[in-house]
Amino acid sequence: MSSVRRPPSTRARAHLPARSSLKPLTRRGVRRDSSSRRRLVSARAAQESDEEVSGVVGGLGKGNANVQRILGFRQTDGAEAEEVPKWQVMVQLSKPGTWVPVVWGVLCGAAASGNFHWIEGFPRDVSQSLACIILSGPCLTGFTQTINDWYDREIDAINEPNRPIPSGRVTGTDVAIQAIGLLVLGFAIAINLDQARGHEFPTLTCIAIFGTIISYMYSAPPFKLKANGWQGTYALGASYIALPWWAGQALFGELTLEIMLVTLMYSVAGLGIAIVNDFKSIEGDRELGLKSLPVQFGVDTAKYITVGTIDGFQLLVAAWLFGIGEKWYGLALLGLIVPQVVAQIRYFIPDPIKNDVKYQASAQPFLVLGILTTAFAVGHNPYH
Ligand SMILES: C/C(=C\COP(=O)(O)OP(=O)(O)O)CCC[C@H](C)CCC[C@H](C)CCCC(C)C
Repeated sequence: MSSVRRPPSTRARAHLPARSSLKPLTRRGVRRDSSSRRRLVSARAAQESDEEVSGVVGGLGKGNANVQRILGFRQTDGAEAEEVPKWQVMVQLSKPGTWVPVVWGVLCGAAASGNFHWIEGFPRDVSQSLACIILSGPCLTGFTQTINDWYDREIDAINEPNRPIPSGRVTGTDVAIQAIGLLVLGFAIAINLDQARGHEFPTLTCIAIFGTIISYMYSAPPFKLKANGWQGTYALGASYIALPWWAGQALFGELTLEIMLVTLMYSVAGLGIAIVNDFKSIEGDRELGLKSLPVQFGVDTAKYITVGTIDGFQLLVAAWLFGIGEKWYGLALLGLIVPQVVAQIRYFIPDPIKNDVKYQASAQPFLVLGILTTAFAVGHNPYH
């Protein structure tokens, strides 16, 4: 089975798209990301990553490989670049694979509103939630990914020349048309949804504006949040967990400050998940002066900080559920934390460098279900 570069598909199973993991390694096992996420991955880690994915990707047929490319989980090989139609390259640029967690977030928010009705609200509620999904996924996440690749184009030209922009298949004009088009469509949907729901205050439009500003600040100078490990990771976690939830909840119900804080708390658990991906690249991060948590504290301390963040903030949310009287949902959330702790004990704590992907694959589905459980609890609670 041929060894392949570690494509982003290693994280395809993950709820939160790890930002640096979306960049594949170069042949030499060197992954140099723009700004902060430049990292040299040790030869051993690179080889292990290759082995991890060779089983997943190596057996895929051409059709599946194409789907992976269009979803943004796999980069185009030099030879096939000529053959890929332009529309596919443009879709690839917007990385549809990264829309999934955002869609999930919107659904959680709709559930949390307690005001989404499949039957009585049909077809209005379903079509409005679909519109909100299009706003959050293809439009705003597509916009985010498109501009992110634009601002990464110089470093990508060195390390991943086959990406749509550095390969020359997508021009600056194409990027501008796609980014502006997605933004305009997104805002049109947000404004229409606010009007359709009779919102006195245009909550959805404000969330869309806020999301757009964060998207820009994440990728573009002078802010370039991604250049700062902590800020970038939290911005990513919060944007993928909290913002879509806010959108779904604001669409159908009321978004209170308390709910905003709870979802931001969940985002800290999301930050912990993102840190898991930093263990494999300690040597490179250290060499390039990047202060990831494992670099700052060493593997042993960092792994306990990571699990403490992931478990601690979920436990806080469970405690809050008990506090608002949703004890069954609180118990369900506790039940979903248990397999995550088991995966930490079995895989992550013994060897966070070797077992990061295995840990994410075993634990993340439970974290994601926990978010939905919390959403149902909020929807069920008469005071929220
Ligand atoms: C561009 C993002 C990740 C890519 O990061 P990285 O450059 O490290 O990886 P690549 O190598 O693959 O390029 C995601 C950035 C997310 C951003 C902080 C904000 C997202 C905004 C929301 C999607 C907007 C949702 C609004 C909605 C709910 C109304």
